[in-house]
Amino acid sequence: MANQSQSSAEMTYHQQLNEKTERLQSLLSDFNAPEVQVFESQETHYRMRAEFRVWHDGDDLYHIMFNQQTKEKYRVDNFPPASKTINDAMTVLIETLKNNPVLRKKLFQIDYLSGLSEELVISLLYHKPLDEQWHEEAKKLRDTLSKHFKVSVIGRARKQKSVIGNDFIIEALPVNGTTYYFKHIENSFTQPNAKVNCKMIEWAMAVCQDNQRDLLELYCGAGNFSIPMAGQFRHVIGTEIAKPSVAAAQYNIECNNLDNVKIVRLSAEDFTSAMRKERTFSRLEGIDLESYDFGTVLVDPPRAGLDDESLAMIQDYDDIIYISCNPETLADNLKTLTQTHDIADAALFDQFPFTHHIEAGVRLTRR
Ligand SMILES: C[S@@+](CC[C@H](N)C(=O)[O-])C[C@H]1O[C@@H](n2cnc3c(N)ncnc32)[C@H](O)[C@@H]1O
Repeated sequence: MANQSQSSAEMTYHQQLNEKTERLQSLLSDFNAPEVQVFESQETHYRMRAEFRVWHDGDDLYHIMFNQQTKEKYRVDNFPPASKTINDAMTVLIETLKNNPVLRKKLFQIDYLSGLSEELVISLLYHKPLDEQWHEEAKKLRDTLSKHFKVSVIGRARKQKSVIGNDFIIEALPVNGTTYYFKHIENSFTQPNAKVNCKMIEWAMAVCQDNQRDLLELYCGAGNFSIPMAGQFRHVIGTEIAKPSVAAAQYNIECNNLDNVKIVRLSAEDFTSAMRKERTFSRLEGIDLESYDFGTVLVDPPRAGLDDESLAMIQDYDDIIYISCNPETLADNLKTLTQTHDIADAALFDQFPFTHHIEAGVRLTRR
């Protein structure tokens, strides 16, 4: 019986993955793309983050989620998509909170951030100000949880953020046999599916040959690609708009002992106008863009894809690696990029199993 239900779950996963692959292949077929390479996810424990609402039911207290179709709430005692660390913490946390009137009062949401490193940040969200008594109890909670996990606790309320420990985890990602360390900050963007993320970085490394030229990365976050890829290039410049991600990227550069990577806090649009010498930026002081010999550009934009100027700018480079979480905007951008470049490689990374969301990668080479 157990086997039967396991194999039908597997079929469902693979059926959906096949459907996604066909959808992506068909979108890319307009651009003469080669066969899409597919990188599967695990079927459980693949998500490094999870957020739950909290339900107060008399003396009882539990995590809840909402059915997306019916909008009805349902109780969640364990959550197989989330990492084992999160699942283990859910049980211990709820038992502790249930019996603590100070910590449970007006608690409405619990967010978990974990990593393959098994570090954990738990954020407790409240509809009340957090006072001294709350702090005392939250410290004791962290002490209790610390017997099981390397954990920090964050309290959030209107205009308040109280950190007991750190507001980040240090993630350890194995990529091509080397472990890279990343600061992942609570409430900042990080790839949700760590193991598929490693496959995605390995794919990007495999499709760009080692070379003595330089890499430009737009939308680089905390250096998820730049840092492991630095060994393949002479110099790397990454740009990113979010301040906490840029600060994390600086930490990650040091932590991984790299001396050929620079991350600059600029929007893709502003960096594009700096490259075109239309504007100068104090944040680029000390960086002589003319001294770089960018042969490859990697972009990983948000769902909206690339703006027209950045799109035109990246066409100046021989190799373009485009990572996308929205195949529709990818296809739209490819209408422009394929006027000058051909698609040499295409891939689907199943970051979001059991959903219709597709994460895609395309490498283009100049004709
Ligand atoms: C899909 S995430 C990718 C981040 C990174 N490549 C990674 O793998 O973790 C997109 C990133 O683009 C950043 N971003 C959004 N709009 C931007 C803009 N106009 N210019 C530069 N970065 C931007 C976001 O803060 C986010 O970190």
